[in-house]
Amino acid sequence: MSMPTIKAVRAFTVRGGGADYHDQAGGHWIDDHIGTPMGKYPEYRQSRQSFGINVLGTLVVEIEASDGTVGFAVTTAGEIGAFIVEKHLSRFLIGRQVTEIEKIWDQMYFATQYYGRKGVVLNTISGVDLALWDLLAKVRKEPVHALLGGPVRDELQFYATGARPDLAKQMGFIGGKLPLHHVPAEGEEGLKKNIELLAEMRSRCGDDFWLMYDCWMSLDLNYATKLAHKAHEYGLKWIEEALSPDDYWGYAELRKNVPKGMLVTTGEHEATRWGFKLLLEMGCCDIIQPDVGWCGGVTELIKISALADAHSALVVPHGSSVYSYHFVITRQNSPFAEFLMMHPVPDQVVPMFTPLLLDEPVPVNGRMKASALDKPGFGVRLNPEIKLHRPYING
Ligand SMILES: C[C@H](O)[C@H](O)CC(=O)C(=O)O
Ligand SMILES: [Mg+2]
Repeated sequence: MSMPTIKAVRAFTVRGGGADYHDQAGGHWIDDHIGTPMGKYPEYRQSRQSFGINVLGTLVVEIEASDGTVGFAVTTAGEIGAFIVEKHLSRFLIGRQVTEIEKIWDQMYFATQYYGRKGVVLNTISGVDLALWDLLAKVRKEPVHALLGGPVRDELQFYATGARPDLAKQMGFIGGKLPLHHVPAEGEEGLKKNIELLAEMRSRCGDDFWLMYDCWMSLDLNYATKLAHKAHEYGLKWIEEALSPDDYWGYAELRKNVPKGMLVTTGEHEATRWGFKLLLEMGCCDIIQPDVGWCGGVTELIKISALADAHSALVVPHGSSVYSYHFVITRQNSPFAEFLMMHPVPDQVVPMFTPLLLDEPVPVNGRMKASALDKPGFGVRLNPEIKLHRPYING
């Protein structure tokens, strides 16, 4: 069967929400004194935007095939990503068959290895890879999950990440992940406040609701160990991304230090099979949380997930909306998914990449039927009302 070839590759940037979900207007819960590695500097404590959490913005990658089919994907990489796609990666795409995903991934990774390996380059490669899967699935008139082996369950179950687990419980989610607000530099007083908030949410949510703390790389081993033991009293299910993503040794220690039954999770800022191999082989965590828009795309997530399965670790991808839903529904070792609450309060469910995408499915009563993912490709469209900017042109 002859397959269409790739005729054009276009990279756009967008500001204000979308895949760069930290790029929100003021007053949003996601930028309200959340603990970060920059929290040691008081002037960067109140707002993550103050140190530049939203400088990248969203990258949109569009790939057009010779039969006119267009695949696209969005990720966090902005103008730097657009440069990499247009000036470097497009050469590995133009003229290729739409089925050549594995070879294209290999060439993109090894051609950028001298300046890439992780971070924004891998975000960019992920964006191209996801656009290729969207394109191939559309050419085949199938959802991406069908290309990945098909659903292993009838529906997805979600926990919610946001400032109000109590409201998430009312909305039908199975758990709520709170952002940790105070860092070690805020001393005993900060630690007390961190525990008080958890205690308050536990009393509002009751004993059976999962509560987790997302520490966004802000702690040291000693503080994380102390927090875990104090939080155990309030039934903390897991402690997430407590340490720097480079501190594999610290994670391995933390996993030994936490109270029995508490899970250690990490990996949203990790990339590729080689990064996750370190986390898994060093026994750093119980659950890995690759972001499919950052870790290398679906092509790499397949490998990461197989590696995790062999280490008896669960894979619960970070955020990433439809790009993760199509994967999670096909994997036994991904029993539930994350839903990032993008409403500013957040007292209602809004699509995670709003306002950039149309037809983006959302959980209803904390669940999503597999049939909500049955449209060709990833099943989403770009909102034509959102202005795209193309800063570079390949060739
Ligand atoms: C809430 C966290 O600080 C971050 O914004 C999102 C995240 O790490 C997660 O969803 O996990
Ligand atoms: Mg996280």
